[in-house]
Amino acid sequence: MASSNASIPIIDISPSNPDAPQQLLSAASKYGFVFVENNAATGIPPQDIAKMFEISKEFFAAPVEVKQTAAIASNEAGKNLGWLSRGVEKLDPGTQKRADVKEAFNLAPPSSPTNAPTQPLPSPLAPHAPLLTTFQTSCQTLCQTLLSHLSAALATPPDWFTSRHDASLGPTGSIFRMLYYPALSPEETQKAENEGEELDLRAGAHSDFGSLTLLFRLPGQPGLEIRTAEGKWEGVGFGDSAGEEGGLLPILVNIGDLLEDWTCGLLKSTVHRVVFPRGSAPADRYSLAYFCHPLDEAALEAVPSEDVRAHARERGLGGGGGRAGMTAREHLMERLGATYSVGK
Ligand SMILES: O=C(O)CCC(=O)C(=O)O
Ligand SMILES: [Fe+2]
Repeated sequence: MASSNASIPIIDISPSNPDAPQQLLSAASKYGFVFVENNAATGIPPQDIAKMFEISKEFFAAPVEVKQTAAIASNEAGKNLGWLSRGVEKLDPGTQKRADVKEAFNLAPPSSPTNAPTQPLPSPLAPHAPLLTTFQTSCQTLCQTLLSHLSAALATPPDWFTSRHDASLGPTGSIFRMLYYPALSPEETQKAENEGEELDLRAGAHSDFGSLTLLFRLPGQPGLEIRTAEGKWEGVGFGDSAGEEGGLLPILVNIGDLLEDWTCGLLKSTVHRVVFPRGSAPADRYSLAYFCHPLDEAALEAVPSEDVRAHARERGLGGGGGRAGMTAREHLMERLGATYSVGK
């Protein structure tokens, strides 16, 4: 098993690696982040990932008026779906003075693996509806595979996690996001400096709200950092060296707050952020994120696992998880409310 610069392990989830569940659990408990080797077992063809990045670039390059037709604040798109212009989101509302320097497009899960997206798409995305559906469906399937592995490693009933993430049973908070972090122009940088602002953050420090996140990045577009157990910021590695070209990066998977809660902190929802790379020429950055959430009505309760119980005992917890008594949807609404400056 190899590892990245920040020591995040890379795991092969293909059937030829029977240790995958244990390796996944160990990385999720230690780092909260793990790379998954991008082979056929992920079910996400490399050409689909490449095409998704092309589509994303094309969309974000479109004129504002076009993107505005699907803006998050517009009534047609609904509150958390559609285009988010720069300046709307602050992932670290407690400490960030300036909003994240990014744009995003939020896409709701399709109602079935063969159906078109359930929200209106702006003109650059509309022709790609079939791929958008396929891509989201394969992301959800990969998340279910990873959740089965975690169940196996934690010795819970085998479908404990997957049944709570089965989108055919009801609405979930899952969301797919295309992210664009524009390079700042020299004028913008100068203006910020004149005003005494620190220009280091593209996305504020945060942990993810859901169960699991799949993150697709492009080589040579560094900036994603995790806060280590020692409180240091470290690059995730793989694709972090500017100038690195070609090749397919492993898929980065991270644990979100709900899995941390469900496991009484055994799995870690690690704080991370995106910074402007230091010492390199200004450049745009793109990423694709699939945030896997449970069914809205799933209760936040402790996972029935001896490992989780032992961990809770060690930490003097009652075994209910920090948000016991809440549903997944109540938790999500609380977090979204703190993050967005729209719709309030
Ligand atoms: O763009 C990235 O690399 C990370 C984005 C992220 O952490 C998020 O949107 O939650
Ligand atoms: Fe994140």
